[in-house]
Amino acid sequence: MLHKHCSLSSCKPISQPQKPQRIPSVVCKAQSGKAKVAVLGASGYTGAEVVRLGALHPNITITALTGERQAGKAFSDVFPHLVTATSCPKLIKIGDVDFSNVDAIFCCLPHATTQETLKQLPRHIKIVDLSADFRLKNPDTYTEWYGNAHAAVELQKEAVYGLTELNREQVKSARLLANPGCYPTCAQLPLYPLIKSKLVLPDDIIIDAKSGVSGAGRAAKESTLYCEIAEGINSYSVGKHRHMPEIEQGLSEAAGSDVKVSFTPHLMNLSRGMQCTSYVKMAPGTSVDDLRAHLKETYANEFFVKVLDKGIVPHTRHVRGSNFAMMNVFEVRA
Ligand SMILES: NC(=O)C1=CN([C@@H]2O[C@H](COP(=O)(O)OP(=O)(O)OC[C@H]3O[C@@H](n4cnc5c(N)ncnc54)[C@H](OP(=O)(O)O)[C@@H]3O)[C@@H](O)[C@H]2O)C=CC1
Ligand SMILES: CC(=O)N[C@@H](CCC(=O)OP(=O)(O)O)C(=O)O
Repeated sequence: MLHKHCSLSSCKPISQPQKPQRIPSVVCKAQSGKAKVAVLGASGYTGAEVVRLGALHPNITITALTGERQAGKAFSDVFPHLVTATSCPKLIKIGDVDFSNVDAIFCCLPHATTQETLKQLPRHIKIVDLSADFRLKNPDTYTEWYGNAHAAVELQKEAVYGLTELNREQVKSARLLANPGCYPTCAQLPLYPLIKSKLVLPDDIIIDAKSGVSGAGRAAKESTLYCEIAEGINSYSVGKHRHMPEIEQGLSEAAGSDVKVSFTPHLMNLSRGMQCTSYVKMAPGTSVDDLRAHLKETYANEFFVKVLDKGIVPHTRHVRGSNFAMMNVFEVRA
């Protein structure tokens, strides 16, 4: 059978730091009055973004910020562009945080560091984890892709995948939220509803995604030095990027059957932003207008997701510095 092909173009901002960091209701309503929030890893890119949003949030008081190398410094000395966050406490080590005075934490630590840290926390604390440690539901899949046995399997079982627009009810009641990866967010926002509604076929999906450099975090690495990145673009982790099983986990849930994708990430000469073009086969009898209409209906009440009008191409500069994700659908082969 000959299927029509279409491409789904989506973009979202990522760090310096960035990722759609809404403050979930699970945290905002943790207590009557303001929730007392600690940000672990506040001296990194995602941590800084959480502080930027949290410091202005009416339902949050930031009671602790942690850093490792930067511990002891004022937050505004580490991120001078956030100098207005004057009420923020200075950065301390995780071991010095008084967790009895904390209702919720945003955990912005490197992968694996997170598991050891979170399993020691008191149970009254609600957690939004930005690392990849609790996203994969199957511990064997985690080990296969991350190379180590999971150190907090019990916590992994209770974690809820925090792609809010697709999982809002579970997010509301979660104690531990696993925030999705950057590429899985960009890929799943358009693909999940279309696969679930059977408007596109769940096979032969190609996801071609491009990321800004801040997605790699603030710590120095040879691969993100200026001379390695400037004036060029490169694919990386081809056929073996750890976000592949995360995307497949979500899309398989949408399809109700095992979905495999071809996914290639690229590193761009951008500090922040992400662009993702996914190629899918449309179900017989559907048109790109049907797909766009379905996405518009799905996200009609979602403030941070914009489904663009026919013909308009999303661009990273349209979402830069914001929480928005934009998308559109185009027919690429009849
Ligand atoms: N960058 C992005 O766009 C996204 C990143 N993520 C994930 O979020 C997490 C944080 O990423 P990102 O902000 O980019 O990372 P960064 O490297 O920018 O920041 C890491 C933070 O963790 C602290 N830290 C590092 N090692 C330790 C340790 N052994 N013990 C305690 N604290 C430590 C660092 O402190 P210090 O600098 O003071 O040493 C810093 O505050 C990662 O798991 C990442 O994969 C998720 C979505 C998007
Ligand atoms: C450019 C770059 O290096 N990107 C990171 C993904 C960053 C991200 O948001 O995902 P995690 O939360 O899973 O780290 C990578 O490819 O590993």
